Amino acid sequence: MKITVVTGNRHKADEVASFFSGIAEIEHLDLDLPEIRDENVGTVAREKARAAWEQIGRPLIVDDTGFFITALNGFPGATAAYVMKTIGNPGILKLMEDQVDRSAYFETAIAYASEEGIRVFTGRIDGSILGAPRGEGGFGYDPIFSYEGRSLAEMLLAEKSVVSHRGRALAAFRDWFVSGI
Ligand SMILES: O=P(O)(O)OP(=O)(O)OP(=O)(O)OC[C@H]1O[C@@H](n2cnc3c(O)ncnc32)[C@H](O)[C@@H]1O
Repeated sequence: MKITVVTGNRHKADEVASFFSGIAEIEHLDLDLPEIRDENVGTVAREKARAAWEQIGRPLIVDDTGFFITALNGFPGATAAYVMKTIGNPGILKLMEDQVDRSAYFETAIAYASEEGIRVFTGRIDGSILGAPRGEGGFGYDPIFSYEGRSLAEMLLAEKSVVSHRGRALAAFRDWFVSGI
């Protein structure tokens, strides 16, 4: 069984591939997909999956991830990719300089499209924003997000996958997927 991961983000594809080793063959494909604007990662992922299915018509998954900071009223939320490209982690740390409430969370929706339609699985991780980046691993906001005393960038990929938003969404998908094989 082969599943195509449709994403422009190589790190996401790597995390999915490592999660499925031994269960399914994962292929990475970067398609130019229209991304709708919506606060709900599940809605965005479902629409991306529908568009990707129309283009390639074989089993695929897409991932949409949001990053929500409580003190900033949920910013950057669904605009996490744009904010990473523009102000990045230094900009977020600056916005958070005097904030006492450091809580934040990631939420990922994994949408799986096949002949039978589209299924969406979500996962979330709650943690806090550090004062300065830590760690060399991971990607995106990982160096500034702390979970139980370590930044996500200080974890090995396998460790991150056990606790992360993406790992939890993928675990829910995997449980459903293997029950149908
Ligand atoms: O092609 P797609 O799959 O859409 O790739 P993308 O990188 O644009 O993905 P998103 O729209 O889901 O954007 C979420 C942003 O949040 C960041 N991000 C996503 N997953 C993350 C993770 O596990 N750890 C840290 N940052 C993450 C990363 O910078 C992304 O650009």
